[in-house]
Amino acid sequence: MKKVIFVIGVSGCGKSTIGKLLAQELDIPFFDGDDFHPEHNVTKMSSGQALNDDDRQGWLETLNDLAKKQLKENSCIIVCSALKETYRDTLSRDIESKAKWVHLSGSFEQIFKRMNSRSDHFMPSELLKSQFDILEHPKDALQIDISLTPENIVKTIKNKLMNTSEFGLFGLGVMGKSLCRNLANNGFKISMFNRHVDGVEEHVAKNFKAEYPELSEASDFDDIFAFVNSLQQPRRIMLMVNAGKTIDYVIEDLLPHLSENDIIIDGGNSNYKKTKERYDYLKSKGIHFIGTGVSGGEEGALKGPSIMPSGDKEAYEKVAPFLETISAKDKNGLPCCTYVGTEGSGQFIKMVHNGIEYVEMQLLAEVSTIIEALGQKPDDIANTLDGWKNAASSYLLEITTAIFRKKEGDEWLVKKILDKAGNKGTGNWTTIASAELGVPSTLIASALFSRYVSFYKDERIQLNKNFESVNSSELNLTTNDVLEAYQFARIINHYQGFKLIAEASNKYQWNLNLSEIARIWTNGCIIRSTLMEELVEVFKHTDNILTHPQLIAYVKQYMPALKKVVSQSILNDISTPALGEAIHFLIGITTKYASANVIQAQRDFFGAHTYQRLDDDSGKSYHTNWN
Ligand SMILES: NC(=O)C1=CN([C@@H]2O[C@H](COP(=O)(O)OP(=O)(O)OC[C@H]3O[C@@H](n4cnc5c(N)ncnc54)[C@H](OP(=O)(O)O)[C@@H]3O)[C@@H](O)[C@H]2O)C=CC1
Ligand SMILES: O=C(CO)[C@H](O)[C@H](O)COP(=O)(O)O
Repeated sequence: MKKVIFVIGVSGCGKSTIGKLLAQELDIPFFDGDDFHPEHNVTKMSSGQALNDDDRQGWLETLNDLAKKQLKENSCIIVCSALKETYRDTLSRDIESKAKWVHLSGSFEQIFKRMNSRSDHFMPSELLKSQFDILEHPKDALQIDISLTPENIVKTIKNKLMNTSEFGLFGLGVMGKSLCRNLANNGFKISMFNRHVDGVEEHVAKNFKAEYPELSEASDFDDIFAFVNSLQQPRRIMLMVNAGKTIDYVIEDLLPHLSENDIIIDGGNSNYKKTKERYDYLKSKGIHFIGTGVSGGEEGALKGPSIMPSGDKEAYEKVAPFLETISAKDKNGLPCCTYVGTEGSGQFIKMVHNGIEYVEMQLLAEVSTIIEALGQKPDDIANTLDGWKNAASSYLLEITTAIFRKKEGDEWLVKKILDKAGNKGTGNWTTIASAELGVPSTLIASALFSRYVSFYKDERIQLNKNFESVNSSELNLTTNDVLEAYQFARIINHYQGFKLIAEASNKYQWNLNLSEIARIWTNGCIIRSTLMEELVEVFKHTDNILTHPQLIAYVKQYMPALKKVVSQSILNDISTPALGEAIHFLIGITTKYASANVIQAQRDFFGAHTYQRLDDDSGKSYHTNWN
């Protein structure tokens, strides 16, 4: 990858000498920042006055422009004092991931002595003290001790900078492999690790590297020590391994080899509560931990996923250039990757993303079953779904259309697939989180339990004999009715999912930005859709989409169709739990006087749990002796 190596340090530390030698060794252009000072800066310094921030600003911007221009052609070396963090920010603006820092450090006495022996420089040595006064030690720079010989310094820099990787990927399964290729395609120098298991997992990283030309510059490992040592510090290591205990095992394997301030990123579907525990644990060891949702599946991870990182903002900034570069881009070209919030908030929203995903999938399964009952064959169903893409475009609609077209020989593949839906836990956790937070995510629970029902295949077959249906009703529906029912349920699904996020944000004080979350879900992820694009704007005005005029209009428009589709489906023994739950929920959430009075009376009857009265708004509790 092309890079700009900034050789930095106070005046007299040897930047120009080392920069030139390094440029010769690497055969790349060399630029001395001092040559780019405007006239008035040179005059000021020559007259013994120190430069202030205003004097430096234009000069730093000139060097930043130079770096960006050079990067279009080649790597280069720029030497410049860059004493403050803000100066380094200006120098590396828009090229953060390509800027590498080498800090030549020595003591005041050592450098003062050197400067006094120089006669050809316009910087009087008296100004050295002012430079030490403002020096903010760069945390991310390669620190080089200037007492080494210039040859040794150059050798060390070359070894540490050019032969090491910027980013490590641990776990070369489905997602890990795609992310590695994505990183490499974007010009990052990466190290890849997969464990070695005798006779089962051997040379995984090596074989993977050999398979793809874009990985020619990547380093492959099956030894953890060598993998960790191949990385530049602070190390950035992304884990793409199975969620659960595996993450803890891997952390323990890595820990002995890590140094303070290294960063571990967990990109798996980990439980957000475990992420918080791991964050605290690693913090106590001086290691940063970022929990991030990644969505897009195998293809998304390769071409650009949606990425949802959380943890320390400061640590995020250090991995942002990598994650934002490899992520999908929204319609305005912005990365579908944003700092979500503290703790495990990134993995919380990924979990809810999956909950919404479960419902979107379930709805498509239900509507295609209804369309099939209307007499359509799989390719007709595909055509019908294809016809919906203007009104209800989404990635899941697109792949479901393709699924209904797929044939194996003369037969439709979809009809040959066993009707038992699996799951890996995120729908389960979303339902648990909803229950814990007291949020009625009824569609997510319904989609989850539908998968569980599907799993009882043998019992379904057995019970079918006992309750064989006699279809007495004609399915009097149009495909447009089904489309409108589907659109209605999708709005309720998104209402419930974002409501859950909003409640968690309040409870855990995450201060999440719903519009920004919707934005990073407009591309790269599994639930990307035109509805999600609309929600980006909607959430700029309200956290509750059912209060937004446009969404209210949609719901009112589609409601008659949903009622018709659900009732006719039930009359025809077609199971539509998610569609049904959508209308139940809307009726429930818009009912002024619900049936909960009866529940309260029952609770008071058997358990003296008390109740409040409509004719007393003081909040007083009443108990009745019901017998
Ligand atoms: N697949 C998908 O569409 C998506 C998956 N995710 C999440 O990403 C994570 C990875 O998923 P995916 O790539 O599909 O999973 P895979 O099963 O394809 O890969 C799992 C990886 O973890 C490694 N691993 C397992 N156990 C250990 C262990 N004890 N020590 C070291 N390495 C281990 C495996 O190594 P080995 O090959 O040696 O077994 C393999 O490299 C999961 O959390 C998943 O939920 C997130 C979004 C989408
Ligand atoms: O995170 C994902 C997609 O966003 C993974 O594919 C996940 O495995 C999907 O969940 P499940 O396996 O439970 O259907």
